[in-house]
Amino acid sequence: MIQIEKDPAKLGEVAAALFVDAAKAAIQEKGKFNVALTGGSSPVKLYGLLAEEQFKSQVDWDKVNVFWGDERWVPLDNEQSNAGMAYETLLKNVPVPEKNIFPMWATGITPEARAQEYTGYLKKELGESGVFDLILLGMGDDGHCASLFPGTAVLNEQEKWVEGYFLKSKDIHRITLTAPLINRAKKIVFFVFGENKANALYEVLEGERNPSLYPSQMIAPVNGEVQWLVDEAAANRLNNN
Ligand SMILES: O=C1O[C@H](COP(=O)(O)O)[C@@H](O)[C@H](O)[C@H]1O
Repeated sequence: MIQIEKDPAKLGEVAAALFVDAAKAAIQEKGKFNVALTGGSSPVKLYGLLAEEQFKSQVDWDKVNVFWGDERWVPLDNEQSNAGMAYETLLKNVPVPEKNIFPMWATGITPEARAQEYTGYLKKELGESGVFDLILLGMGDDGHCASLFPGTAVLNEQEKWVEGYFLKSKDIHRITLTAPLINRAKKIVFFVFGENKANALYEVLEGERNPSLYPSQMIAPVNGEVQWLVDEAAANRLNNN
């Protein structure tokens, strides 16, 4: 399903309501809510809204486990840190216990080893099924999502849940959930804002299948659903909406 709005702020409100609903449903069903956050600029509005009373008060934060879909391998106080941004905009403003927060970056360990360690945390909290209740994803203007970048070997990964690797094109290590794990989620929400994403969005949703060039094409939940929240600028090349 795709929802297109002129104003991306409106989509922040849609996403906040959706987050609250997913949290309530999961907590009612099994007593906890496992969510993977995204980084970049797109979720900033959502995180700010979730920290506001009207949304914050509707979530039982004690029962929320916060993971990430991907991370740039930098400390949390680095301006590039996805987790750092989420702390600043959301996590430090809501009563989620620190023990329920699982940043991907850690000191004194390689990204590759950290990916294995992170898999352990996921198995403990999600069980062997590996089903997230909600995964938030942004999409870059090259069609990447999480740290699934065009032409990278991680796109071929079938077994691992989490991968750490050096992303040559950006000269930085990345750590990311793999596509098979993402696709086990109950619900996946993409945020795509801005005219610079219009071409990639068209290719992902309406172009020929070529996931090694447009990795977001790999996202197709096995038993869940994917929702696209897109502003008009990003949607301007789409025909079928
Ligand atoms: O590098 C990344 O970029 C994507 C897209 O970011 P945006 O600024 O275009 O929203 C993001 O989803 C991902 O988490 C991040 O590591």
